Amino acid sequence: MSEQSLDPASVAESELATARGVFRTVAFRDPVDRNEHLALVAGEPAGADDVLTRVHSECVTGDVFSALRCECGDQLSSALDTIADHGTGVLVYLRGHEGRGIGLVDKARTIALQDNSGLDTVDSATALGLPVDARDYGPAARVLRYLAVRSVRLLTNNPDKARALTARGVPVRSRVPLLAPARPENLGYLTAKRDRLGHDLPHLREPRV
Ligand SMILES: Nc1nc2c(ncn2[C@@H]2O[C@H](COP(=O)(O)OP(=O)(O)OP(=O)(O)O)[C@@H](O)[C@H]2O)c(=O)[nH]1
Ligand SMILES: [Zn+2]
Repeated sequence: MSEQSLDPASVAESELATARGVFRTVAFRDPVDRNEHLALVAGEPAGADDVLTRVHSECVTGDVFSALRCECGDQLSSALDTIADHGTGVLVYLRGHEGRGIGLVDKARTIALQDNSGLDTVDSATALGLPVDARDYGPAARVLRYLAVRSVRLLTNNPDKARALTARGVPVRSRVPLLAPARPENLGYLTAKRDRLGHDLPHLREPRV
């Protein structure tokens, strides 16, 4: 459980007009990891169950620069479309999650190793003595509690993420697939996530290894 609450002095709310409409934004400094994170809120999820929610791990290369080797940018955009279309929901953008928690520099090291040696996303981290997934979902749980969200429908293909959020005290009532198109550039990454990390990616045509 993550009983700690956000400190109201470390939270600032405003409105953000976007191409998808106006979201309420909640910027907050997390009391535990000390990173500054951002939640985008559509509609009024306070007191609601089954709130459509995306907990998105920062990927500067994919989210900002449209890298094709992972599907983060596509997922971010499709999650925002889905939430905006639905009218109520939350997207929590977690900084400090870059590279599944190892940071940008070490992520770049793992990618260089993947490109040079053929190791996949799991073995490249292990070969460098890095954790495969060091993410903590406490900040997401704290902001969802701050928003008085009672339970969520989580947009993710990663069953471990749903379990980790539940372990942090946010009931995940269901998992909603967030399938990005498979492309030649991201096929290796998607396949490794399916075969090594247990992601549910039924749209991949290639057989399991
Ligand atoms: N260490 C490492 N991190 C990567 C690599 N490619 C992408 N990432 C990071 O992976 C994180 C996203 O995690 P993923 O495993 O792709 O997906 P997920 O968030 O667990 O699952 P979804 O909710 O379905 O998106 C982002 O923070 C990316 O920066 C890589 O090759 N190595
Ligand atoms: Zn990415």
